[in-house]
Amino acid sequence: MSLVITGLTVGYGARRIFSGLDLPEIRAGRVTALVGPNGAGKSTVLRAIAGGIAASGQVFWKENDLLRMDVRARSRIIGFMPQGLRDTPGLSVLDSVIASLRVFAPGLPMSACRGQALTALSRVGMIDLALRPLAQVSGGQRQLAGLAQSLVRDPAVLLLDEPTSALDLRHQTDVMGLLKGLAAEGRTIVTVLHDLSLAANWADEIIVLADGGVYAAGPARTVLTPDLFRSVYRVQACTGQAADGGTYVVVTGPLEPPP
Ligand SMILES: Nc1ncnc2c1ncn2[C@@H]1O[C@H](COP(=O)(O)OP(=O)(O)OP(=O)(O)O)[C@@H](O)[C@H]1O
Repeated sequence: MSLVITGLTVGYGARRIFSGLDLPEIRAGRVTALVGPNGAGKSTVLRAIAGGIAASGQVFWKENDLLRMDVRARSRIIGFMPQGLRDTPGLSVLDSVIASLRVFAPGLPMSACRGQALTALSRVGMIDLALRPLAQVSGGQRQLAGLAQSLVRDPAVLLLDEPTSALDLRHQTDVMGLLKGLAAEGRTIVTVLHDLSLAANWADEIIVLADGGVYAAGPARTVLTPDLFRSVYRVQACTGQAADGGTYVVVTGPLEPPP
């Protein structure tokens, strides 16, 4: 099973961001990291797949073209965590997760909704804060609540836009471990990441978007090269191996301007 994206054309109004983008096959059971510089179009790709923005081309999942499904049908397959959480004034953390379940499953009994929402909150380690108003949790806790909202329908495909950007080291590790576990259960996980060390240690596959296309794709050891750091990120950087086998990325400075 895989997500096969070809000829994706998407933009905002008259502004094209991608014209006929082909991505490498995104396989179920793996964590795929979507990386690239600011403005490369990572969020736009996720929005296009999730149905938050009009797009043409093909996004095949099990012989169905997601782009030809309405958002409700897509939501049965896809969980999407955008960057930043919509404001839901007055709602508790738990209510906000229930709301994101009920919007696509209005007939589901409240007791079942509560049960599923509590399960999602416990998966992200937020059960203790379930009854706290969402407006009164920290930035990182809000991000975990957003993750629970995207998990609550138990989607086969999970699209996450920088799910760890507000998290401390332990919570980053817990979330990446959770994504690994969800992938091991057969789900397809696509996550935008800026932290290339996290991508190197947790993603099975990295896709680098730059200049309107795919610059490189594959496992970290083949993708995260000094050439990539120079050409795509405009920095001097390299990777190294920690004693425990982990990979780290060190940036030593901006790319020297040409003489
Ligand atoms: N709502 C919008 N209206 C118009 N242009 C937009 C809109 N959202 C994004 N863009 C533009 O689309 C391009 C791709 O943006 P996108 O947010 O997909 O990039 P990104 O790779 O996710 O960036 P970042 O790493 O900064 O989050 C950028 O040039 C951006 O300015």
